[in-house]
Amino acid sequence: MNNMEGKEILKVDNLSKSFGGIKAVSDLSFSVEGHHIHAVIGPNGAGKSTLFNLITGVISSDKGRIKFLGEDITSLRPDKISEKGISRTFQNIRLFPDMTVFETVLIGTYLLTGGKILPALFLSKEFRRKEHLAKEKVEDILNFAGLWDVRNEYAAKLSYGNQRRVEMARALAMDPQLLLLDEPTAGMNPKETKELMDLFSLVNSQGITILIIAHDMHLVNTLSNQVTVINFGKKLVEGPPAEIQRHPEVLEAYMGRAEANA
Ligand SMILES: Nc1ncnc2c1ncn2[C@@H]1O[C@H](COP(=O)(O)OP(=O)(O)OP(=O)(O)O)[C@@H](O)[C@H]1O
Repeated sequence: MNNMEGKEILKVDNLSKSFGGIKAVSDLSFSVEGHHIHAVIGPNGAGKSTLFNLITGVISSDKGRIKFLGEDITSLRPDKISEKGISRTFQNIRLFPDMTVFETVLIGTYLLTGGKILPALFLSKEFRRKEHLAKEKVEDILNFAGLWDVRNEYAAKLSYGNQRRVEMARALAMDPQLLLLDEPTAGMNPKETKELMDLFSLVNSQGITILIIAHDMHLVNTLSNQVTVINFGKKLVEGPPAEIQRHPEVLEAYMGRAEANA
């Protein structure tokens, strides 16, 4: 358990990113508090995934700063950012077709084993020790994520809900302090959604801060401490879920004019 409770873990300052003439993220600023589940919501095309790509270093910003644990990570490479303690899952599940669940999660631990292939050739004592630790860690994570029984199955052949678990387990294997989840329950049935929500709570109870993009307002209301609403790449409003829901601009932009007028 880390000691980030009540402290600012992530700070996004005046972040901007355009694609051609489209301002995907525009002068966006917000902070995420440690141990929180912080939701980012907004209509399709609002800039949510672009924001995640900027935070994880997949794309570089045009302007602005991102600080993680007080350190400027704005221009770091994605692997350096994950080493610092930020892991993510993707909107579209990305799993290797020929890997078992165990192997997929083991990949996530490459940081623990130093990420080097070469020592494996020499099978040094140190490498074997790290590999043993990594495998033990994977076993713990698989149990934690409810994936132990399917550990030897091909990850990409599992049910949609279990594939999401594998993605999350792989992200957890990288020892994140901040976990970014991009629409993790999209396309799930109510049972899978509920089970995943329970898993998010469990992960969060271990002291891991979660930044989550979600469309499901039940999930947002049930899980999140804080919500940032974005539209056209800009912050529209921010606050606890009960507060933002009453905001007329949110009703208008996010839930549609009909509900705003209801
Ligand atoms: N690589 C890209 N090249 C060009 N335009 C892009 C690119 N990535 C995103 N955009 C555009 O930037 C805007 C924001 O897209 P983004 O995917 O971040 O929105 P979003 O809020 O995640 O949407 P959704 O809820 O549909 O996933 C959109 O207009 C999108 O078309």
